[in-house]
Amino acid sequence: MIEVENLVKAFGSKRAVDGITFTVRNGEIYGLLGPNGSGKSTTMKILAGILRPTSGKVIVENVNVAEDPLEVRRIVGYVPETPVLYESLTPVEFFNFVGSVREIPREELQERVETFVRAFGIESYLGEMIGSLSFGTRQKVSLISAMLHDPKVLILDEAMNGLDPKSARILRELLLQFREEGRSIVFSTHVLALAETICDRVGVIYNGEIIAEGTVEQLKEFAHEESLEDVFLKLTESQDEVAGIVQALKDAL
Ligand SMILES: Nc1ncnc2c1ncn2[C@@H]1O[C@H](COP(=O)(O)OP(=O)(O)OP(=O)(O)O)[C@@H](O)[C@H]1O
Repeated sequence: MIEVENLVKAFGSKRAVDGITFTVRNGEIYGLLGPNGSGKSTTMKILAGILRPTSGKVIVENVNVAEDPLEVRRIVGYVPETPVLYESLTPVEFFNFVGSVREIPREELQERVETFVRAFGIESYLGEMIGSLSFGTRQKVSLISAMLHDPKVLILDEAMNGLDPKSARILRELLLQFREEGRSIVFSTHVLALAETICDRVGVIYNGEIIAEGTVEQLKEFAHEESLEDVFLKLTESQDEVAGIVQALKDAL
């Protein structure tokens, strides 16, 4: 379970996250949706114990991230928006490195690596240097490395980025299984159709604040819109702007 209360993160005078409150229950996939620069990645880095909050409270599985970020990093599997990998290691070397840092018993590590490598179909890349891999394959390496220590909580920042349809389906099934097992998952995406199918609840973040929260159905009802995309555009005040831009394009082309 994740509890976020009045969380603020300031970079100088800029409040990237401006007092947000939400909870992610056990066995729940919570979608964090918002336009570029709205504060999603900043929030997720704080939940993962990577960035310190300026103020507010974040509790991950009963651990306060400000008090014990190292313990939070043990509990959480975090997939950053841009994979942070060692270019000159092979995936196998990288998984072994992650395994030793995370103190995963050797046999367990090997078993989990084999399972995920097979699931994402990257067997033939295991001996290549990470720096030479395609964007999607690097994303798979990043995903696998985040799941090796059997985390109770998953923080996935644009995790479907670069995945082909088969791998995206595999990841989706994995997440549904994790949910079934009672884990908490925070999931950011710009693909609203995906959020619509996978998230139990979503929070719409705009200028560092959560401006709406609920199930997709509740949000549609609240905004009197038919699709999550229309809800999103309405809430982020982009609907009229998009219509204007489309008209201008039509006139110009
Ligand atoms: N290290 C930093 N120093 C200064 N400003 C930052 C830093 N990290 C993020 N910001 C700013 O905080 C705001 C929120 O950024 P964040 O990366 O959280 O947005 P996001 O919702 O994840 O965006 P995107 O959808 O484009 O990934 C932006 O204005 C960004 O420029």
